[in-house]
Amino acid sequence: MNHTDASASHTARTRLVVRTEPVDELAPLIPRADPRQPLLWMRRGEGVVGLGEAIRIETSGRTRIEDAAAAWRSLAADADVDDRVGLPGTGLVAFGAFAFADDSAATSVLVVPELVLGRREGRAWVTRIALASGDEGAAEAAASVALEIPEPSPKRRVPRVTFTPGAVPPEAYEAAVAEAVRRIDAGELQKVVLARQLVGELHEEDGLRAVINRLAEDYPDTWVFAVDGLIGASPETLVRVDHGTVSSRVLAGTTSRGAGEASDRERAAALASSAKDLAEHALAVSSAVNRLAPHTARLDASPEPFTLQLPNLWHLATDLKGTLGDGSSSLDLVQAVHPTAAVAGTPRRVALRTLAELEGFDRGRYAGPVGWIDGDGDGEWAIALRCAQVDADGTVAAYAGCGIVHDSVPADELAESTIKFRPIVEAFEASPPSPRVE
Ligand SMILES: C=C(O[C@@H]1C=C(C(=O)O)C=C[C@H]1O)C(=O)O
Repeated sequence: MNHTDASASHTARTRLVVRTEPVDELAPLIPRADPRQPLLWMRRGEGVVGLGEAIRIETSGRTRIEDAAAAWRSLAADADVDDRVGLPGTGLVAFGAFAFADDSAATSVLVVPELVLGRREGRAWVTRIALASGDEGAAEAAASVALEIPEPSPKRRVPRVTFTPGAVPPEAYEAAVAEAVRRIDAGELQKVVLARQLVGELHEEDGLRAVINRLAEDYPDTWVFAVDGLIGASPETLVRVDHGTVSSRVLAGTTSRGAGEASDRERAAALASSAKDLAEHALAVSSAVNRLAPHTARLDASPEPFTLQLPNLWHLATDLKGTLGDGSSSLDLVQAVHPTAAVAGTPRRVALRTLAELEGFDRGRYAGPVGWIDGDGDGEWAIALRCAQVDADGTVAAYAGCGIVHDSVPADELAESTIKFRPIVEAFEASPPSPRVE
């Protein structure tokens, strides 16, 4: 594995050789992922899986995103790319996951795999990426990628993880929400997002693929991701850039699904007319719009928030769509928008201080940007929600949070966070009597 700090300059000799070719078919993608260190980005059966590691860029601290963006720009500028497919995700790509907070102990990473398997718009491809050393020729370097396209692996059971409250037990979470409401009522801030953590132990280190498969089966309309131990299924698109178009999906405002069809529809209608949720949502939309506006030539928001249905809940959603105005890469835009009011609060600085004081743990990469970037800077980034970080020692930490505004009720927010934990908690649970298999 090759490893670089963004601060350590790439020598002129760090040159990636990238070859993308079409192949007949790669479905299903997930069973071809690395079971121990899966690298994956998928939605509705399409996306990219990475195998091996050609190079990784690690950053930390306040400038973690801009340092990664700069390192990526120079690495991409020097790359020798032959892309015979030309779709989003072909050619040079890196998978990335960034810490939420400036002072997090978690590192932020961009990982360039040696082999990328992709599917999009009914087409499939393979990309081989090699780090050319010294004056080695491109052909020699490309030929040095020894990884073969893996066959889909046999089915496995989902490894069972039992979660328990981590640093913040439910009562402490409710107390933190009550304190946040007090500070909001005192005029210190308008909104703060407070999260909880659940922890567990994973004993089968090669079982993550089955967990990811379960997330993708149960939540097909979300971004299912696995990057450096961070796995999850996020419904929230932080930013996408594709040939000069920019898009984003802002979510804020949540209610559970109803038991029957009529009650489900009623819940969605109540959410769409709830003053509390609409106010919370408006703060998230205006923060995203204000942060993207300087980088876009045009930016339109869907006129009214719409209700987005997921298997476990309803969200209020607004889609933003526009055109890039200044040649920013997708990571430059991630830097501009992170952290949005959907996961931090308003005003941002006070909200960040408040959540750091009240939450009681380091968020790590939860609520941080997760996604991929290509050699032209295009890419797809989600907010890492409905997710867990699986560490090398088998520790699994899952996270879920809620936007707190002046009329938030602690018990309701606790219940909402429990619903938001469902995707990740259930993905680690075999469902008797016939355990889910990959
Ligand atoms: C913070 C989370 O979700 C965010 C908070 C929401 C809310 O408070 O209504 C809705 C969607 C997300 O933007 C989470 O899932 O952990």
